[in-house]
Amino acid sequence: MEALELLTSRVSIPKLRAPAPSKDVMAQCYQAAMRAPDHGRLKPWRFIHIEGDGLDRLGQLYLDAENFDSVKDAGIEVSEVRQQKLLSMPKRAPLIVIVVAKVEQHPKVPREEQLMAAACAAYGLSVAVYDQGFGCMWRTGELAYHPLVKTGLELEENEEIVGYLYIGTPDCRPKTPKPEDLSQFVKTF
Ligand SMILES: Cc1cc2nc3c(=O)[nH]c(=O)nc-3n(C[C@H](O)[C@H](O)[C@H](O)COP(=O)(O)O)c2cc1C
Repeated sequence: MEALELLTSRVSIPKLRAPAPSKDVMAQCYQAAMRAPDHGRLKPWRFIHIEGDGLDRLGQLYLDAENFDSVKDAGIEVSEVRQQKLLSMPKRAPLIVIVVAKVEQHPKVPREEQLMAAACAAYGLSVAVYDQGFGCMWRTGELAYHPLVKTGLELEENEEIVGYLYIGTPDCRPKTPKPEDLSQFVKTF
């Protein structure tokens, strides 16, 4: 696909199924993500690639995190229905890539810029996946910021989850984005 067409037609795909992109395709997509703009060449990001059993373990982490909060706040574990929902949440796609920002102290590159660079890497990965004929949906939610989830994923103190990229084969018809009214977004100074 031409680059401009790719960028203007990209949409999130909320319903995804197997197969996930192959290892080779993902290697190319990760390479594309690594070309994110990056002040200071810090490459302040990394990727956690999760398929198969890893998705089950991620669901268990979600459940442990919510149970911890529920017991602390209300003295009871979450309902059976909620348990099943949490366990199955990562199964919404055959592959999840967690994009992690690694923020370091730097005299010229503040935390915000490092987070922005990591978000650019996440976007780059999502666009590359789309280019290869697969779908992607960037999600966060409370479970992206929960300390137990971060510990369970072995994140360091200086690391943060920028997004869960759900990736797979589209299982719904993609939206067709309409051109935007640029006068609302672009002003000449
Ligand atoms: C940082 C970030 C976090 C997001 N978190 C969620 C989320 O938790 N749940 C969700 O439904 N969409 C989330 N989104 C939005 C979707 O990824 C998507 O962009 C949105 O549904 C609009 O669809 P589109 O990308 O096709 O325009 C998030 C987007 C970003 C950039």
